[in-house]
Amino acid sequence: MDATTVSTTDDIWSPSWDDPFEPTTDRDDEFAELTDALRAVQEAVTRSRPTPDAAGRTARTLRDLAARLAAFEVGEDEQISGRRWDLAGRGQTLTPALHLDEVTDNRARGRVLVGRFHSGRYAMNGGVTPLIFDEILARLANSCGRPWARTAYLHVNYRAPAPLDVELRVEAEFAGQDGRKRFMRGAMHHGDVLVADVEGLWIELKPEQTQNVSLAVGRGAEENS
Ligand SMILES: CCCCCCCCCCCCCCCC(=O)SCCNC(=O)CCNC(=O)[C@H](O)C(C)(C)COP(=O)(O)OP(=O)(O)OC[C@H]1O[C@@H](n2cnc3c(N)ncnc32)[C@H](O)[C@@H]1OP(=O)(O)O
Repeated sequence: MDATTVSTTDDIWSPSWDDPFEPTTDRDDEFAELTDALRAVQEAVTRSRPTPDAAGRTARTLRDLAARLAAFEVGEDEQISGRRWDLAGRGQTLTPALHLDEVTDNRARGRVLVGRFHSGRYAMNGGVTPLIFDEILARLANSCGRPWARTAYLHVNYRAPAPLDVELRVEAEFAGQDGRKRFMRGAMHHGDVLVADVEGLWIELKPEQTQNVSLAVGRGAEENS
């Protein structure tokens, strides 16, 4: 397939910023497959010890794939990656794929499994824990038509090493609001073991803070005025 055979990506997947929070589903379309394949490559590269020849051939193949996708490049507001709210992982591969099982106005519950790509050493990398918390807390903070808000801080407590290749439970809670400040809480468990917990602050954006953020147009700025 080349660039001329596809009209626009929006015709196919219609990503929008309407509501960044809905339970994820096990969708199985081509973009979901593409993201899953990329995750598989990240994991395989991390786990491997290829010969120089195999590494070189693989690198050429990956560069060739990047060049082919460059034919479909669009601006950030048009891209699909990161905006597929229906998919675990939103169609991006920076943050581990978070499956959201239950979502209410002020609570969310999900599951995540982390492989060696996100490993520190035989346990989840300490920088990945905030990524997962930011993912679930930010989506809850910005759901249900609430005006857009950005993370001001995330205070993470690491209570126990987070094991790899097993399912971890993640919970988020909307703890309260004070003016533009939204207070969020979260926790991560492996079985009965508390792996980490977090307190986060989100600040509702003022209209002038949304000027270069086209996703906020029509929601935060208007409701906030
Ligand atoms: C565009 C929207 C994106 C939405 C996304 C979609 C959702 C789907 C998510 C998918 C998952 C990935 C989501 C990634 C989401 C990010 O990662 S956002 C990126 C990371 N965050 C940032 O880049 C924010 C950078 N910081 C800023 O832009 C500004 O500092 C802020 C946060 C907007 C606040 O600035 P400000 O509006 O000038 O705040 P200001 O008026 O000084 O303070 C307001 C109040 O907050 C308090 N405050 C402010 N900062 C702090 C702080 N750090 N500590 C304590 N108190 C503070 C002030 O003391 C003040 O309190 P009061 O006096 O009212 O009691």
